[in-house]
Amino acid sequence: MEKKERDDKAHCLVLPYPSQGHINPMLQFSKVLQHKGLKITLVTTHRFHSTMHRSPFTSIAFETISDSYDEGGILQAETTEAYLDSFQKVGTNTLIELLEKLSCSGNPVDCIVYDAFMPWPLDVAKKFGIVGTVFLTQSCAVDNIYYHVQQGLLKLHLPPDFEILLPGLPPLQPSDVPSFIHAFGSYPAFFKMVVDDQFSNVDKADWILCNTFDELEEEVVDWMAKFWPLRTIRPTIPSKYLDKRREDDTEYGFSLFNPNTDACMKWLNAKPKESVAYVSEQMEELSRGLKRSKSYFLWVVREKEAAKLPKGFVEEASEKGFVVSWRPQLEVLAHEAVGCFVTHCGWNSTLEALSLGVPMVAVPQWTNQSTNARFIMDVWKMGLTASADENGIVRQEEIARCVREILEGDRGTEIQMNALKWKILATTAVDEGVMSSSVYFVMSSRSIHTLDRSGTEQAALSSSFLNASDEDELSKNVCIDQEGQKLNIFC
Ligand SMILES: O=c1ccn([C@@H]2O[C@H](COP(=O)(O)OP(=O)(O)O[C@H]3O[C@H](CO)[C@@H](O)[C@H](O)[C@H]3O)[C@@H](O)[C@H]2O)c(=O)[nH]1
Repeated sequence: MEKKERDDKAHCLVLPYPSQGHINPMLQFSKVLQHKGLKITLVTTHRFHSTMHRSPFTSIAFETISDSYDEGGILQAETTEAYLDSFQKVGTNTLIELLEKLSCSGNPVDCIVYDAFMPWPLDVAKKFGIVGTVFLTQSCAVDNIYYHVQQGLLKLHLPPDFEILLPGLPPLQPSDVPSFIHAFGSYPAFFKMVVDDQFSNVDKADWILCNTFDELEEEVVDWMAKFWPLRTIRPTIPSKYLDKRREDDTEYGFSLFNPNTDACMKWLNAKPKESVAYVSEQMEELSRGLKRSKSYFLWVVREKEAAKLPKGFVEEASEKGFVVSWRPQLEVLAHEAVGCFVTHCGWNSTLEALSLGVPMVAVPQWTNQSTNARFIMDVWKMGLTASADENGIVRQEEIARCVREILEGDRGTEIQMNALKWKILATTAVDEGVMSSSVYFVMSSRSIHTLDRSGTEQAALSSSFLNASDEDELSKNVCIDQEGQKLNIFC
């Protein structure tokens, strides 16, 4: 094939592991890189690409490689091990073919940003002499735990009351660490992926990016940055929900399921402020717990899980609850009627709730979720963990208690104040420049407006607040509520 001239923009391939929770942050990060002038191509598997719903607003270029299960993806594979092995072999070959094709068509690649769950693209990057950057999709705390296990510095099979002391982290119990560690042996393929493989060649990567922001995990980020070329990438949330600086950045843009119609937003619009629990997990006790809490609830239940709901539940609960199979989550979390988020504590959901200031009821299931839950409740103080009983089941009474406590109880007020703090910190983390030059004021506990010092943004709303504040207050990052009261968040 004849080689074409290349254009002058650096070209970066971004390779997420093919699942929604990995595509979302890496696609969002791709948009940031593109906005900064890089040429981006997002690469996913044939199967994943053919089943995704792509927003017409997504301007990122897509290419595909093969995991050899082009019809059914991981569900077609006999075992998770078989899938991961095949993805490594066939993925490597098809990635090489893709790099050659792009080079011949005048789009040579300068850098590969690859998901740490699949470490093999680094070998391909080295073979082609291009920059290899690993993207850690989970929290820095969780990465630190896995890294210590991989290095043999944290033992498996610890007694339940053992105190785990790791640099940069608060003391942890064995039940706080990811299930692949505390229930070692139950998920061998995933253990290999997140412990052995994820860190197998990390020392050879040119850069290590972590899907977190400094303020959220300061100590552990500082510690890991001492021996790794580590950078945090700030919250990967579309601009519409944080700094509102980019009008075209309103959604992630690539989703596995077809979003439900607007019936869900219509339902939310008719509910009072902060009265609804938004739920993204599914199980019988949860359904009874929600009913028992007597709160409004909006519940995402996947079609394949709907059969697990108690018979007649949807009809019986229809006065208080609304059940949908998929909905762009950010849109729901940003709605003023939503007062708390009952979540399985996936890292993206956790970051989204933190960034949008929505208190959480943590109901962790497996993998990294128990660690995220521990941080949500005890470190960021942004929610409550619904505790499991001696059989490991989170009972309906406990779920109802947590939902009520957050929506109506005294601790709910304290948690909401912390939620507000995290929303502001996430917004400021998106753009370093904002922090020193802006003042934030709060129209309600969920709606924060950013002004520059001249008050030009939101001018009509701003003048009274700016008048009420002296120059000293402006120079700190004060937060002022609707009555002009300082909330002392940054002072
Ligand atoms: O109805 C829905 C449900 C989810 N989402 C989005 O889908 C993503 C889900 O990601 P996450 O919260 O991380 O959950 P999982 O998809 O379950 O993520 C898996 O991958 C994550 C990253 O490795 C881990 O942190 C989780 O534990 C693991 O379950 C988020 O961006 C949500 O906004 C929607 O838009 N609509």
